[in-house]
Amino acid sequence: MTIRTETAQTHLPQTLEPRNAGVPLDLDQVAGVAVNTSAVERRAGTLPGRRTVKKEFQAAWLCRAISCIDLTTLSGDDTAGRVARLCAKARQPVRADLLEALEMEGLTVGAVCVYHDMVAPARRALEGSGIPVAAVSTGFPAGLSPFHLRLAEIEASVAQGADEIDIVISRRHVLTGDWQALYDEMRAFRAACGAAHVKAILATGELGSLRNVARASLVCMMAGADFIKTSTGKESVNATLPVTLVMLRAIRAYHAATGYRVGYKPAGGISKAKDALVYLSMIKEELGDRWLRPDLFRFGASSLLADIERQLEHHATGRYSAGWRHGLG
Ligand SMILES: O=C[C@H](O)COP(=O)(O)O
Repeated sequence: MTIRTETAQTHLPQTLEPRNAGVPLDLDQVAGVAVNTSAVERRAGTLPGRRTVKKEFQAAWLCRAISCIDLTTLSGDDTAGRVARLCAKARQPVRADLLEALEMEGLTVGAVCVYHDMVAPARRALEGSGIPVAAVSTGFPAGLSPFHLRLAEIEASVAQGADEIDIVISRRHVLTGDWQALYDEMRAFRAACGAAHVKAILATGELGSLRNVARASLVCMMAGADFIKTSTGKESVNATLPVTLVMLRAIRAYHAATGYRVGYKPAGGISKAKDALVYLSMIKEELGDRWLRPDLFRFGASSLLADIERQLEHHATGRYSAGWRHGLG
């Protein structure tokens, strides 16, 4: 089966955009951020029913989604063995015969995402693959450990070979409107990361309002975050479409103002191929094709890959489920 689309090329270079150097904090600009919540929710509500992804291109889009997954395990019972198996899956995310049928050889995920203690086993298991290791550091998921320990954890993860660090912000800085404190914290994390790229996890489900999400996004980008990420996956509300719209528009505005492209990572609870396609459509519509690559877009997900693999099997064998015909075809 041949995938007829220019988006079929999915084995993309894993190098990230040049780092976001950040800009001075402008408190007036932060205070001026406004979000029309009902308009955002209305627009988000229309997204799942849109037809941006045509049926004949779905397999290529699903492979693109795979290339953008931060394949994640963040469990208390993680072991080196589990991480090694995850890394084997990262190297070859889809069965070889299926990839051959879809003409998608060479496909890998975007990165593997683990706790600090699992960085070294992940590094070993991914040797020679070019797949980056991302570490959740800074007292993930609450980010409430002593500040010097959070910085030390970043430095330790980088020393163990992490290419990317997913930091968690202090939600209290947002909830109390202390933008200077959030900026200073993010700048310190940025500096501790050294050459590693840094993703700022906002934990949007705990920020109280979409306006706070927009302001926190802006402040973290000003302080030099390379990516902004919705959630740890451990909050009671994780990635949502309204939050995504707000964060994508903040990225667009920051790019227009500074020329820096900041990446986006929705994370937590994204486990269906259909949902992944909605996110990709949104990125395409709000930011354009340049953001549809792993250097500027990632899914933080532990179980999405399994569903995408199932759907690719349907494509390869020509069997489509009713769910796929309905609404997406
Ligand atoms: O950053 C990634 C998330 O923790 C993964 O969440 P998930 O297990 O709901 O896919």
